[in-house]
Amino acid sequence: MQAPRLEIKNIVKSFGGRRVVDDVSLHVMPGQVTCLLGPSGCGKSTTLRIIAGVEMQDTGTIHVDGQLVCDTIHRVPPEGRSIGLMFQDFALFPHLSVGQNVAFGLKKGRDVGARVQELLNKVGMSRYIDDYPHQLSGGEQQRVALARALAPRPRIMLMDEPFSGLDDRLRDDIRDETLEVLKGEGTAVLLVTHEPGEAMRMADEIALMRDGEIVQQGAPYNIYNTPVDLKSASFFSDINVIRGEVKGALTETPFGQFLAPGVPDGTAVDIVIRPQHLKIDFDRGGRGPNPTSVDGTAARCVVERARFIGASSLVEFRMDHDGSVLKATVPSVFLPKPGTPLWLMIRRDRCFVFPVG
Ligand SMILES: Nc1ncnc2c1ncn2[C@@H]1O[C@H](COP(=O)(O)OP(=O)(O)OP(=O)(O)O)[C@@H](O)[C@H]1O
Repeated sequence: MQAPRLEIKNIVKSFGGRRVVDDVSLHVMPGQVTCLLGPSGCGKSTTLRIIAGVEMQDTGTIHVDGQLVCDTIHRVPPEGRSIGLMFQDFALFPHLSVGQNVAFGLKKGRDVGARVQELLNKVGMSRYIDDYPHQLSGGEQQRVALARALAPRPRIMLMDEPFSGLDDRLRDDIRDETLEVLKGEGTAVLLVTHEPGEAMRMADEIALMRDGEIVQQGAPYNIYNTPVDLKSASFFSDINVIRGEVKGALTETPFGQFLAPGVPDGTAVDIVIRPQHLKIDFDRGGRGPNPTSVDGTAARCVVERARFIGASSLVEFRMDHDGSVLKATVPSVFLPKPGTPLWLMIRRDRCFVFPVG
């Protein structure tokens, strides 16, 4: 079996007695993009700096293509690790032209010109080869920075929020282009971001980080659809939470019964559902739809507020049974008036049940 391009095992790093990176392990295969995703301050950048070799871990190992690069005794210096870096503020050299910037990390030789041309072609910047960074837009500078980072053919590319300086539309384009170039080069990419949307767009695999630990790791689809806990679910979208208590492995709620296998009697649980997965039905003279095994029992509510937000509308409902407010996103053609009575159902295949605490 092929060795991972990058493998870190049990990395620990403390600052002032606080574990900022707490037993982090992950691997990235060649041509794969892994996103280290988590809120600000959770330890993502420190992990990246340790891999790059500019910070030293307290314990743990780093291997590249099966070879030990760093443990607590051996330490290959940053420049010997075949790692490319791209950071948001990793500026181009202002006094060098585009071509000279891309050539900067290459050993002098006959093929330098060809490699610079090849990369500038790939990022669509070859006609700017003699321009200087100040003559380029932010997006163009980012493309050149990518070409420069890739020029020495690094085996691994570490990227720390590389697109956050760009405006929204441009960012989407540059992300997609960058991904194509990186895949084409077969580089293993570890990308740090605090934006779930960016991670889901870019990653083959997401490592979700919180308080220094990786709490869940997997393909974007799996992380989004099978979160390990309430915090992981809420990191990706707004959520609705319905509190219940377990009795006989079931939780009784106004939306019907929910399975809570293996959860002891008396345990409080949160039933979690994303706003796009609530099912809405019309009021039929004070009655709602009949219960089904997939949708459970409908609970009555009235529309509190409905807002048009483009491709969808965001509707807030006040529940009759306890006055709580639940949120649903619906196709934007559906914009009910405040005060309209409706019925809500919770799809069993779309909700998560987590013990509280
Ligand atoms: N050299 C240092 N000395 C002391 N504390 C540090 C040092 N570097 C990082 N920290 C602390 O470690 C924690 C994690 O920082 P880190 O930059 O790794 O987080 P992050 O997840 O990348 O956050 P952000 O996205 O905001 O950069 C923070 O609380 C930070 O203040």
